[in-house]
Amino acid sequence: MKIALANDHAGYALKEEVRELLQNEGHEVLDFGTYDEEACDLPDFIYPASLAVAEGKAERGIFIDGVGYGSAMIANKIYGVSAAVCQDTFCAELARSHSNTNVLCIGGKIIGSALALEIVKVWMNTEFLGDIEKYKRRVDKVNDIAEKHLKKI
Ligand SMILES: O=C(CO)[C@H](O)[C@H](O)COP(=O)(O)O
Repeated sequence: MKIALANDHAGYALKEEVRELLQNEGHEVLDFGTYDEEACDLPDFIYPASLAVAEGKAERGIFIDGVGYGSAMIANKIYGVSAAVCQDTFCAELARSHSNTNVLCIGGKIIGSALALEIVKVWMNTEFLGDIEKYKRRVDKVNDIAEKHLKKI
């Protein structure tokens, strides 16, 4: 799969580990930066990476900052992006199987890298249970809200 990675200074170290994991598992990584730990502004990196997911240049995105929610706030403003913050593998599994997210947000300051890499593996390898009517119906309702309130790109 082609994966967009993006991060701020607080997510840089973990992003490097996530990139290595993804490449070792055969994925192609599009790295939108930032590329070091110098303080920066999260939207400058998450916005272009979110656009890449929305425009189909990447199938999914993994965004990493200090605690995760800032990345999710930005990503979820973009039509076609559905982002969840996950701090454990159960959340990561449901973020795919129930909610069909295409962006995973994690916080480099709040979970260790061993857990973060497990979260990435579970999220990457879990399919959406779209053949179960209640999950499809709920995701369709979320998408209907986006149709009404987010600008299509
Ligand atoms: O977690 C974050 C957003 O969700 C950011 O990484 C955090 O706000 C950065 O803060 P600072 O500039 O003080 O390092």
